[in-house]
Amino acid sequence: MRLTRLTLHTVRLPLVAPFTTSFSTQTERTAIIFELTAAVEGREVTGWGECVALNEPLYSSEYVSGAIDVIRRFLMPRLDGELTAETVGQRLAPIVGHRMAKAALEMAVLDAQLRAAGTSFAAYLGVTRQRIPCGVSVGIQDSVAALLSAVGGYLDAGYLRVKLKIRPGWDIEPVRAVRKEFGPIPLQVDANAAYTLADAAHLRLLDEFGLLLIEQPLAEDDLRQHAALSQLLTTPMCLDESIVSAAVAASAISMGAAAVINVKPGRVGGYLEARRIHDLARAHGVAVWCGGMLESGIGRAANATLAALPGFTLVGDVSASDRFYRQDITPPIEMRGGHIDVPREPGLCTPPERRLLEKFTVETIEL
Ligand SMILES: CC(=O)N[C@@H](Cc1ccc2ccccc2c1)C(=O)O
Ligand SMILES: [Mg+2]
Repeated sequence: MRLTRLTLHTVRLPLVAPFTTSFSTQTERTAIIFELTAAVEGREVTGWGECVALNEPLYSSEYVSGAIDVIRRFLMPRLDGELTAETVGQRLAPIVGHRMAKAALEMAVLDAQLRAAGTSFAAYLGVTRQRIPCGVSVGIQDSVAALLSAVGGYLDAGYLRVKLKIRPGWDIEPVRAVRKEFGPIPLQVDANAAYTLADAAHLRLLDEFGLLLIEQPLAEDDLRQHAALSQLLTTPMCLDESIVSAAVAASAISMGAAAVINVKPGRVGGYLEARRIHDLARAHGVAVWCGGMLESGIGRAANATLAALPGFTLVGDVSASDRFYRQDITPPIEMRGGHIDVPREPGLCTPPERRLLEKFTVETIEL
């Protein structure tokens, strides 16, 4: 196919409640929605993608306006002429980093390619599961009582696994309280890199709670320290921010820095790299699960399909749309019986509704 036009819609979606992690409190999600127009054998097709970079470089070094700049100046110019989704990564490889921007471009090309072929992402990946189990990520709350109320609400809604955000000063006590209140529910924690190896003795206190895993306790660029820490804990070590490619995943696995990997297509440069990480981990007997970046229904639908691959044996953070949004730009993705159906329509997602896309768009750029 040949790309003919790319429209970047910057959308701002209000969150149903403030979402506090060790790195920020967010009350809305700014994201870039990619609307790609391409020519396939003389026909015009549309592809949708979503860049998961935050408004500020707080989760990783990428951020919305930086992604728009690198796409305009350095990535789009490399996507001229005939190309396929499977060759986008190679075309963009000379540009260092900017994985979330690259991922969104590859995603839009893949969506256009699948729509043109009338193929679902599920068929393209060869997933056989019809639905995926849903976990929920629970932010840091103002009090333990508020946390217990939030967790109770999510359990009542049917979520099958609870993940608690932690940071120094909000870790042992909230986990103990959730264990005391809800018993042996599937439970894990995510520190978003808030600790150092000097906190090892403190983090060992988490071992008494029988957690499924501890996610990214240390800095994203330190595999060695995670390997050292994993020797000191019985709780399995899971990495998120650190795993930016299949190559880094291979290093993390071989160093014993990750017993489990949180796979996020945006963080690793796209859904095709995410599949490569899935395949690598599976070959090593390392479990993966699908993380979340508060995606709109575009990324959320694609993640639901990715999470149906056989190596995604742990419940992920693919929650229903209403976990974060009262209204989405696509029809809401709903959870029934703790599960989300794997989409079977052509493409990666249900396209956004034009009036909702316009309602939440704060900036439109034509490239
Ligand atoms: C579901 C979950 O916990 N996601 C990330 C953290 C994260 C990711 C992207 C975000 C975008 C806007 C506001 C907060 C965000 C938090 C994580 O697993 O570490
Ligand atoms: Mg995480």
